[in-house]
Amino acid sequence: MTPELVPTAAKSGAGFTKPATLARRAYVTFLAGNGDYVKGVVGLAKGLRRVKTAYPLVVAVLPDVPDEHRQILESQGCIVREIEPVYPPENQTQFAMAYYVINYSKLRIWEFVEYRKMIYLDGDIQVYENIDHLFDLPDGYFYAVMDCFCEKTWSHSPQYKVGHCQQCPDKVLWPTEMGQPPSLYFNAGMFVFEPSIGTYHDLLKTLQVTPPTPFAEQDFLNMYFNHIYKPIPLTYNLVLAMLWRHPQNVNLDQVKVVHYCK
Ligand SMILES: O=c1ccn([C@@H]2O[C@H](COP(=O)(O)OP(=O)(O)O)[C@@H](O)[C@H]2O)c(=O)[nH]1
Ligand SMILES: OC[C@H]1O[C@H](O[C@@H]2[C@@H](O)[C@H](O)[C@@H](O)[C@H](O)[C@@H]2O)[C@H](O)[C@@H](O)[C@H]1O
Repeated sequence: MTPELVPTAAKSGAGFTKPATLARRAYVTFLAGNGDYVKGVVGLAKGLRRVKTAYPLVVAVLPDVPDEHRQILESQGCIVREIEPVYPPENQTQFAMAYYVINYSKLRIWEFVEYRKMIYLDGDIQVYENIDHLFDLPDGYFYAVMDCFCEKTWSHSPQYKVGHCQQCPDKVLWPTEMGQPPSLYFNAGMFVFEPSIGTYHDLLKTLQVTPPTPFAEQDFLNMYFNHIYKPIPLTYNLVLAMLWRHPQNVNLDQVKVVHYCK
């Protein structure tokens, strides 16, 4: 089943996108620790500037990001916003990667209500073509690219065990004896969303009663936004593994965003 892809965004108003200053739009990324991820965020800032985006890049930093790194980001024109960590409820869950636990802190970006619409990008993402038009997508939905279940990081999942992947759903059909096939599932390294205090508080409240799962906040966001999730083409978040897992789905000439997942 090929999911309905979001039609090209119609320009707002009389066919013109509102001037950037009036549109309260921004890109946002997340940075934790004093390691090398800051280099990824600098690269992201440079890439957005190179493609002449009309909007700023906000960097949500945990308290452990050193001042020196914050100054580097500000020198790159980034808006640095300190956030407090968000932790899931105590649980014995084995995350697919132990450090995923800090990725729940991404949820703080729903509190950035000075912006009406934001595009979240992981720090290990590079933007090669302008994607500002994604801000014109219709409000009220959560837009992101579908993920792939074929990497070993998914070995805990029933999809991996039966060899079913949403990127090629007809290759290995979901076994009927396993009930309904899983909902479409997005990669949380890139998404278009609308900050909202109500949603922010409900996300945190819901998190405290939701047992953590291997893909941490990515699983949680998929569960929470399942009812308004709209897939967008993988040109907006090409997870590298797609090149060797599903090359038939990749048209490199059209790729605008590359996600250098480990
Ligand atoms: O120690 C860390 C781990 C993660 N991140 C941020 O969280 C994002 C998601 O983590 P990661 O890229 O490792 O996830 P992947 O997409 O590779 O699974 C990164 O891109 C960074 O923006 C960070 O700043 N410091
Ligand atoms: O905390 C969970 C993370 O889950 C996602 O990364 C995964 C996912 O892409 C898998 O499909 C890959 O197999 C895996 O390598 C990769 O790490 C997001 O990119 C990241 O931002 C973050 O949400």
